[in-house]
Amino acid sequence: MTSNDVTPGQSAPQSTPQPAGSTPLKVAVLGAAGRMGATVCAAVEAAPDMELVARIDAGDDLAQVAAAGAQVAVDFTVPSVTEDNVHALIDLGVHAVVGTTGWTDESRGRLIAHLGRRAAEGTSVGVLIAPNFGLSAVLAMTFAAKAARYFESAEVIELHHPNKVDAPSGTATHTAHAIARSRAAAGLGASPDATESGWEARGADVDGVRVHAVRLRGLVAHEEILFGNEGEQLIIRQDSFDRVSFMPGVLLGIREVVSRPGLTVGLENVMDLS
Ligand SMILES: NC(=O)c1ccc[n+]([C@@H]2O[C@H](COP(=O)([O-])OP(=O)(O)OC[C@H]3O[C@@H](n4cnc5c(N)ncnc54)[C@H](O)[C@@H]3O)[C@@H](O)[C@H]2O)c1
Ligand SMILES: O=C(O)C1=N[C@H](C(=O)O)CCC1
Repeated sequence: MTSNDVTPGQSAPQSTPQPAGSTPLKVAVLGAAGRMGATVCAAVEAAPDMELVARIDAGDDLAQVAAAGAQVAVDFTVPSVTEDNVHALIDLGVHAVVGTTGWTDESRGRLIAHLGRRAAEGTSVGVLIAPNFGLSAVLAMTFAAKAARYFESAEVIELHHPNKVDAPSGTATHTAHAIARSRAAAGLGASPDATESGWEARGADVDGVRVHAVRLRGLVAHEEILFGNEGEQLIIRQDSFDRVSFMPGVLLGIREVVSRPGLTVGLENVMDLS
């Protein structure tokens, strides 16, 4: 799932000015009344190479997406509905960029099967699911995956606004899985831990990595990845102070998904960081 689509030397996802005479990409937003959805609507409206054609929220008919001529739909809804939304978008022949969390191995498996069935029938669309579109978060996860094999201990702390409905965050789960894969590939066992009681204070076990979730008024989205060895420590930290920080990644995903049939998981693949 790698690509070379990011220009060498380009340091961050860039907005693409619309070449004279080209047709803007038609975009629908699902969850348009939400915190992220509203921010995405504004970003799409401001992008010279895109046109916002539909704002969809709870209770709206998804057929409006196709009726409006959308080529790409962006889903920032809630974990309980995102899978059904994406299956419906595939059936409509609309590419999907998905920021909503809650995806599991099982739901991704069902999605891959659904994409395969529709592709066999001649409807080939792309789906990009990214637990975090923030450049700082994508880089933090990438650095953490690289660092993981060099440290005996690894734990993750994610910190979010208190209106968030799921825990641990999709970003922390994605990070923990990447750390676990690196540790396993390096032949590392479990992080040392002599805990005998009070396990509820030790966070969630995600693939053998302890993940701690903080919910605090004033926060937006933040993550710390802690690594330890005898006599040394590495902490990788990223902070999204404002939801606008996710927009360059979302716009990049919209531009890229149309030429990536099938499922891509993680913006790191689109940014050639994997
Ligand atoms: N990937 C990322 O970079 C990133 C960044 C921020 C948030 N998120 C995730 O995005 C999701 C949304 O976050 P938020 O803070 O915007 O939440 P929110 O609660 O502010 O917005 C969700 C919106 O979805 C709407 N909705 C519910 N069911 C729907 C349906 N069936 N069809 C259409 N709309 C529906 C709700 O009415 C609401 O307006 C969460 O899962 C969050 O974790 C991801
Ligand atoms: O605000 C949220 O909710 C966020 N959710 C994502 C996650 O669960 O990782 C990304 C950051 C913001």
